[in-house]
Amino acid sequence: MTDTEVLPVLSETGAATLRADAVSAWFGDHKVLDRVSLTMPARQVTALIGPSGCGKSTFLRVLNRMHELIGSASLAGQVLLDGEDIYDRGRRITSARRQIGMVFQKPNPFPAMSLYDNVLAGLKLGGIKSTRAGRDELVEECLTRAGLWKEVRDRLRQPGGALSGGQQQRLCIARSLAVRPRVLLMDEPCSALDPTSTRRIEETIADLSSEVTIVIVTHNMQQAARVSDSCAFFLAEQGTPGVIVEHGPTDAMFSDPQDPRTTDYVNGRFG
Ligand SMILES: Nc1ncnc2c1ncn2[C@@H]1O[C@H](COP(=O)(O)OP(=O)(O)OP(=O)(O)O)[C@@H](O)[C@H]1O
Repeated sequence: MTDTEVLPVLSETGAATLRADAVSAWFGDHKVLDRVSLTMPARQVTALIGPSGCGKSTFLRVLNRMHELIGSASLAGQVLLDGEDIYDRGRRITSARRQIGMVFQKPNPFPAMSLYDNVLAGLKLGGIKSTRAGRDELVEECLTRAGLWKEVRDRLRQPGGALSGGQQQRLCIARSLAVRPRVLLMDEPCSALDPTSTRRIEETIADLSSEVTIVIVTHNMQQAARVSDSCAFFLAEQGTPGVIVEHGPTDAMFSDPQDPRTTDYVNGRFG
């Protein structure tokens, strides 16, 4: 980067409530979600749980307009960010993706790019000029919030690919934070990591949750219980599209589920 660069204009910041209202999704004529409604409150962690293939990742992609990148994909329903429809015709797709960030299952930093530039990689959306000092500050802030600063502060010019898997995932979280998202979507962010790195990411999630709304897909019930405030249990039975069977506070979902299918799933009896 040169000395004066462009940082994005940030008109709206701060954690926002995300609400899905009667969301259905298709790939071609295969319907994979049927009228799914869910409120994901600001400054809370919502976990999406359920067996493989029930539509959790598809639902996550609908929440930040990534679903429409797939050629055969279509959808119905609304997604509201603090009450505003992210699919409204007047809204830019880049605005939704900036405000609603995504961290993927497999850490995907730019391997040859420095750690410093990796953090700033999402900032090319245009906006206000920044100085070198402003960028330094942002890099430090985002790496600190992602729980990685102390480990990498002396080697910011090393390539992203030189980090361990868990560090790479925290670098990806730092990169997501740099554009100041209001919601962070995480699709099984620990499934490629060892238990120690997993714990570290879980601590990061706990630290971030006071500032940004988090929605996490996880297959790990202990993890859902540890990190989330509320849970939604998805299920697609016998070739039917995925629905939410039950949702509510995580404690209640695990200790006193209302639906016998939830009881079976959270106790590991299927899926
Ligand atoms: N790009 C795609 N094209 C066609 N069908 C797809 C595509 N992605 C997902 N599907 C189908 O949509 C359904 C839901 O898949 P999805 O990945 O959302 O489920 P999931 O609950 O996240 O599964 P997992 O836990 O295994 O990741 C499945 O039947 C899947 O085969």
